[in-house]
Amino acid sequence: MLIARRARDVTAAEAPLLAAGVPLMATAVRALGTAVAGLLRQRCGRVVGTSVAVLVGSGDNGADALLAGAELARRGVAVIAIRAGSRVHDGAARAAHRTGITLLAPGAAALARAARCDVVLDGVTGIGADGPLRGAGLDVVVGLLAALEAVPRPDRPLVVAVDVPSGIGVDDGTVAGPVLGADRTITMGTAKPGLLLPPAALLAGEVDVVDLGLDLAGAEPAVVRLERADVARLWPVPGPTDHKYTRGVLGVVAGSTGYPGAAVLATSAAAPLVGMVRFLGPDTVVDAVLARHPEVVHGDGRAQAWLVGPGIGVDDGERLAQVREVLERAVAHGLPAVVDAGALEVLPERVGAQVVLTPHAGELARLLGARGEDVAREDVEARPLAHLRRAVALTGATVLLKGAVTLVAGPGTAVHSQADGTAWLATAGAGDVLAGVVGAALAVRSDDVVAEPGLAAPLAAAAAAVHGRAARRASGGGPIVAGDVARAVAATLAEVLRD
Ligand SMILES: NC(=O)C1=CN([C@@H]2O[C@H](COP(=O)(O)OP(=O)(O)OC[C@H]3O[C@@H](n4cnc5c(N)ncnc54)[C@H](OP(=O)(O)O)[C@@H]3O)[C@@H](O)[C@H]2O)[C@@H](O)CC1
Ligand SMILES: Nc1ncnc2c1ncn2[C@@H]1O[C@H](COP(=O)(O)OP(=O)(O)O)[C@@H](O)[C@H]1O
Ligand SMILES: [K+]
Repeated sequence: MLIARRARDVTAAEAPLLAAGVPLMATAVRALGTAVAGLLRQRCGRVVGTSVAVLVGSGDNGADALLAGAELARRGVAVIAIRAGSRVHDGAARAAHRTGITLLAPGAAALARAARCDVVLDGVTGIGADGPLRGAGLDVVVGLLAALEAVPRPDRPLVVAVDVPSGIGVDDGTVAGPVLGADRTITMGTAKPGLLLPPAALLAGEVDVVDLGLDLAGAEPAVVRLERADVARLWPVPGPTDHKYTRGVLGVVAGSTGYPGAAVLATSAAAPLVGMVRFLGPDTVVDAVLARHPEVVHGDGRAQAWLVGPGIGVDDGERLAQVREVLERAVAHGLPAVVDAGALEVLPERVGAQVVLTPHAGELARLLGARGEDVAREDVEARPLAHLRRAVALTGATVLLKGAVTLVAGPGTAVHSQADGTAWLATAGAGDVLAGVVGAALAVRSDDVVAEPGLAAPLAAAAAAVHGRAARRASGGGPIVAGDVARAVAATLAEVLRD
């Protein structure tokens, strides 16, 4: 599991080691040098004779970057260093000088040179920053972003962020000013919340954590991300005494004459993962579902979890009446349920954490609006975690907020952040597939969720992980339709569960 801790917790964990004389910065610098050398080898086929530009801020983040630059210079890399703060760490400046690196003033000429290097190392600010970039750091980042515009995309340098992309909200993932987006972030000691929370997470690229030996056991995880083994631990495997009812039945109310496909997609994704899917819908939708999945059972009855809403519009009164009835029944029995799309309109005033809402940013804004909050989609996109938390507080539900990075939290649970998919997943119907997978995850662990409703959040995050991985598998780097993702779900789960 990737665990992000807040800046103050990292600083507190560093303190005793620094007091004991443990050379944390040397470890950070070695890891940075190795990572950049690896990237240079990947990009250029060699390290000697390549070029790196280092952006050097006032604090230890700038020192990390400059010392890594000095190490790379000793390995035959042509390194330029550009001042991006009011001062430069003494020891790092001396080490750089000894390797022949001179610190350049942040003028247009230096930034144009940086924009033509093989790698740019962003050491403007790290966890000691307060607020968005200002002063020399801001000028350098704005100037470099402009200089990069003049370079054809394939020739632009790879950007490596030291600890965090400078200027992001380290603890809250906000982006309140210019930030140089990174291809990779080499982060020290532990991940930071801003590396996992959108929108900042979208500027961090791949995240590598450098082990500094920090004791973080007492630091509350701010955000967590499930990895393959975590998903495998959460997902049950049927045993020899299981039958379809013990594995779990998912009841689905989805699709309408306008959107029959959503029902097909949601049931396609769920059917292989559960003991049985039972389906409620108008005849034409039932026909479409059964044509693709004869194993789906038509009609009402007992289920271990319910999925309501995919393909049902916010003004489809007739379908919403059925959704309301099923949802009220599920809530009254304390059963897990997934509430998606139009069904969010008929969510009871208060529900428990076993009910998982799956809005995208627009739907979350609408949900909050219906509860008296004046929120636009853009507000949710700018501060997704704050709005997700608000929705949890107002409804009592577990909320899964869909996006390039998907966030999940319930009342009192850890915040989960999953980014397992690909941008090719931004395609109509992908959300219906996700709803099917979340419903299945709740159905197969229904008893556990009823006993411990807080489990709905990690299960929904695990479902998002399976969905994202299925998209990647189906895509292989190219275009996909949502049906491809649904068809890849079963094989993806098999791969996740394989040791
Ligand atoms: N401690 C350790 O052993 C280890 C620490 N490590 C590393 O240290 C980093 C933390 O270092 P840090 O504490 O020196 O803070 P840091 O992020 O470099 O910036 C602070 C300076 O930046 C400035 N500044 C502030 N806000 C700004 C803004 N908005 N916009 C622009 N500038 C701004 C301000 O200076 P001034 O304004 O005076 O110019 C301030 O002094 C950490 O991220 C990791 O990389 C690793 O090597 C592991 C071992
Ligand atoms: N850029 C992206 N990168 C990765 N995943 C994405 C991206 N955009 C959307 N997704 C995922 O695709 C799905 C889209 O769901 P949704 O917005 O409900 O679409 P639809 O209503 O068409 O099914 C969600 O699971 C979301 O996380
Ligand atoms: K940085």
